[in-house]
Amino acid sequence: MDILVTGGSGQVGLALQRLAWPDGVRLHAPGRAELDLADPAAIARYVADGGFAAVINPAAYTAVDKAESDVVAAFAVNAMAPAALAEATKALGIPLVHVSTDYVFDGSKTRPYEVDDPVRPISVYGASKEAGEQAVRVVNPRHAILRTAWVVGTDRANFVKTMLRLGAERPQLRVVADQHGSPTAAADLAHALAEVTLRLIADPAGPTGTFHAVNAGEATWFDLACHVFAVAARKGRPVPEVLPIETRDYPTPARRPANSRLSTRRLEDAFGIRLRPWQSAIDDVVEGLLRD
Ligand SMILES: NC(=O)C1=CN([C@@H]2O[C@H](COP(=O)(O)OP(=O)(O)OC[C@H]3O[C@@H](n4cnc5c(N)ncnc54)[C@H](OP(=O)(O)O)[C@@H]3O)[C@@H](O)[C@H]2O)C=CC1
Ligand SMILES: Cc1cn([C@H]2C[C@H](O)[C@@H](COP(=O)(O)OP(=O)(O)O[C@H]3O[C@@H](C)C(=O)[C@@H](O)[C@H]3O)O2)c(=O)[nH]c1=O
Ligand SMILES: [Mg+2]
Repeated sequence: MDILVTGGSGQVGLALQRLAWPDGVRLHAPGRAELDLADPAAIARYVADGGFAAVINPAAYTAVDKAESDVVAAFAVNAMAPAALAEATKALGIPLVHVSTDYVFDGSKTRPYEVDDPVRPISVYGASKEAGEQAVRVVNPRHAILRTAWVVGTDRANFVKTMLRLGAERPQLRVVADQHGSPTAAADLAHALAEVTLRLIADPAGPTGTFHAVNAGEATWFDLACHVFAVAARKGRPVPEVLPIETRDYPTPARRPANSRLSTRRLEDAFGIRLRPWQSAIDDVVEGLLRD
């Protein structure tokens, strides 16, 4: 059984390829040179000719600040590519498992967001991801959209790697303490994506729709940074002083939601999947990074 994974060089794409899949499952993870996701006709051909049982789409334009001034490119990968994948998978009657983001929400809610809460993106990245969700939802009924958040792992650029790098260079870091979210390890998300994909393939009458998939618990970026350095300190690494600051004291091109905590209730109810607390997941990520 062949499964197409887009974005195979990304955090989540790599984590998917490291999983132990059941015997008989073959992942295909074409790189940008083989499949350019900014080219919808290429996507249509690749899926039509591939003989896939399902498609998993973790590829995205993820540079949140850069997207503010690179709107067309962000929408090409985050909105048009999912639209093309939805059309191509629908034509074959196969499931599309798509990955989206907490940044579709505006952050004004004071409790964790449920799947059906209204979306209102406040950044270009968030808007482009929302458009991608809509295309998937309306085109291929055999879909699962997993919204995740604050994804970190041992690959690529991410907040944890940035903290460890800056922490080794500077005596003091200033980190925002008024944005609340759901830190998530790429490896844990990959497990959830794999389970959902196999279920959709095996059970055409099974659950479909939109779900939140994040590690349990909640944190601010400041909390996350403190946790990272607590692990680093246990491993005997030098750690900086970490100061909590407000968003207004860390200006960025893109606005970010003040609250984007995601409730995972629906994923648990539909698939029986619950990701472990983020602290344990981050311990594994930091220990992995400090081993390298
Ligand atoms: N990172 C995060 O904090 C969060 C991510 N998400 C979502 O999770 C998913 C996975 O994110 P993550 O793994 O971190 O992303 P990464 O930035 O690590 O990886 C993105 C992947 O998409 C590929 N890609 C981008 N543009 C193209 C293109 N034009 N053609 C082909 N491939 C392309 C990249 O390829 P290349 O190596 O060539 O650049 C890379 O493999 C995304 O849908 C993202 O929106 C949701 C919430 C949080
Ligand atoms: C480096 C740094 C960042 N920050 C702040 C800026 C920002 O508010 C927050 C996180 O910064 P980052 O740029 O790492 O994270 P950001 O790019 O906002 O991460 C987002 O990526 C996309 C793809 C998603 O879908 C989201 O779920 C989310 O993970 O930390 C500090 O306060 N101090 C610092 O030294
Ligand atoms: Mg970023």
